[in-house]
Amino acid sequence: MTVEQVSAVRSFNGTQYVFKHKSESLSCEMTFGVYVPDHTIGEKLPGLLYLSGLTCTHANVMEKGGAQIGASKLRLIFIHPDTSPRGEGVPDADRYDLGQGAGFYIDATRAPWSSHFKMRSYIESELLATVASVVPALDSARVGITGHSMGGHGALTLGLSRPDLFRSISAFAPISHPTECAWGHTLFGEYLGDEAKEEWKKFDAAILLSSYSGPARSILVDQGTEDNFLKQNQLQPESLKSHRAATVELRMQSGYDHSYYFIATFMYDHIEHHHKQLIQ
Ligand SMILES: N[C@@H](CCC(=O)N[C@@H](CSC=O)C(=O)NCC(=O)O)C(=O)O
Repeated sequence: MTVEQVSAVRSFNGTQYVFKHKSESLSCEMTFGVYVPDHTIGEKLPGLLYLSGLTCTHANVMEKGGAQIGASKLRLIFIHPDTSPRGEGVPDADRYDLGQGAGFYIDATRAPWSSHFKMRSYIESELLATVASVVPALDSARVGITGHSMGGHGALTLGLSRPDLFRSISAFAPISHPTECAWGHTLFGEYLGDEAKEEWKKFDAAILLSSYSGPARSILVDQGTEDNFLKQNQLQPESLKSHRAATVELRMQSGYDHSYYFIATFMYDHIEHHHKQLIQ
């Protein structure tokens, strides 16, 4: 596995790295960022994987999310990959919510997307091992997952379906019930097919919650009340109901929109939420 360091910058008594590598799952070069608090040789730290939303690269949260200060204070490695395969030969569309920048954290089964769009496999099988190869301080047995919007959908669905990989879950303004919103219809229709509606349900957080029977999970969700996508019915956070072992704390944050100003405001709370569960 060859992983190339693109940059390393000091930040809050730690280092903000960017790396790139050739992804086998996605058949293209991928970039990811990792913030690593200072630590002693041999020390192991928990990790928090942040999945970004539509149009984002690894850089949006790195530059605007304000995660470094909290990750440094609570000594947690913050991992933030790109949102889709990219580059020449990777299919794309003339709209921001499909194709490059819109991987939706699922594995596409339909052409032309199925040649590269395997973001679920990338996150589940490739990313954490790749990060651990260059950041040996990462304790892969203690990793939480969070994300924003499309990435909030990714965090909830991956966290609920792979409790063996992710020990804590949270989300910022997630797409909570994609089988019932316009973004979900477009993306599932293109990547999985309109005829595969049973398959869609495996990637819908509201549906996964209603049948969750894994280890106990206490999930934090923040949602701004002035979020345009909330008003367009794309997010539907009220569909996230606590069920058996999974409890959801939904905090409606008055006056906040969908932007990184909202995310940065509540980033520390989310890092603290994961830290509490990952140090147990
Ligand atoms: N450009 C689009 C809006 C795209 C957008 O708002 N993307 C959000 C995530 S939305 C759900 O996944 C985002 O995080 N943008 C990056 C940022 O830095 O703000 C439009 O024209 O509406």
